[in-house]
Amino acid sequence: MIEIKHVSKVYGGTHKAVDDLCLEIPSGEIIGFIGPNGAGKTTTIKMMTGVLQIDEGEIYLNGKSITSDTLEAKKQFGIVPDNADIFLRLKGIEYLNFIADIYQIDSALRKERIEHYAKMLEMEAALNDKILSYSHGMRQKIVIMGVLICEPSIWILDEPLTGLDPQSAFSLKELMREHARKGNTVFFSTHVLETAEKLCDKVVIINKGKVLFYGTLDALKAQYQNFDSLESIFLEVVSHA
Ligand SMILES: Nc1ncnc2c1ncn2[C@@H]1O[C@H](COP(=O)(O)OP(=O)(O)OP(=O)(O)O)[C@@H](O)[C@H]1O
Repeated sequence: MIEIKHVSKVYGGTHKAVDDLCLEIPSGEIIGFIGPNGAGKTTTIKMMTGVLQIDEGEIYLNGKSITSDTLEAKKQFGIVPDNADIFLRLKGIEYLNFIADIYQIDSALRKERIEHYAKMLEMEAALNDKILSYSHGMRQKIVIMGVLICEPSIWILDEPLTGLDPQSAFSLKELMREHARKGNTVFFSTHVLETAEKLCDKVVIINKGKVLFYGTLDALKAQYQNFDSLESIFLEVVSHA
């Protein structure tokens, strides 16, 4: 479960990127975080994960405060950031072992999980190459594997499907569904409304740092019955920010 309580973030002293945001993301559901460019999605995710300091408010991950109980809070989640260009000088397998060491995953279990997810995401042949040599999609997949092998209860994913080939995108969506089915939390940002419609239990629509809608897509469609597509509903909702 993720609780975001009256959270704000100001850049440069004047630009309020996130404005008194309140959200309760339950366990057992996939929540899509949708909004136009510059809406405040990445800023919110960076505050949830302790990358950016929160100016006002508080965020709890499975009840642990990211501000005052940071280490315990960080043990609750895995993050796939919007930019997967990390640890470029490591080989894929070195990166995965590094992450597994941090999360204290024993060697037999990590071997089993690495083999399983490498096969699923078609990364077996690339594990002994440096991340520097990977394509954008492969970098994305090695970061996703780093999250999967540690099995944190909360997954936070910033546009995880961007750049993935259809087979890998399909596999990741199945993994997200399975993770939520087991009672875990999946929170991911996307620009692709069709993905949100097929995958999410609920969506959060954000613009100018404020939540404009939070609920099921059925509830959203019921509220905007006169609009004939999800795209037109989305444009109508964000126009009122
Ligand atoms: N480091 C920064 N310094 C100053 N302003 C920033 C910084 N990072 C983001 N912003 C501004 O804060 C606002 C929210 O940006 P953010 O990256 O959170 O949006 P986003 O919803 O993730 O957008 P996108 O969909 O384009 O990735 C934007 O107006 C952006 O220009």
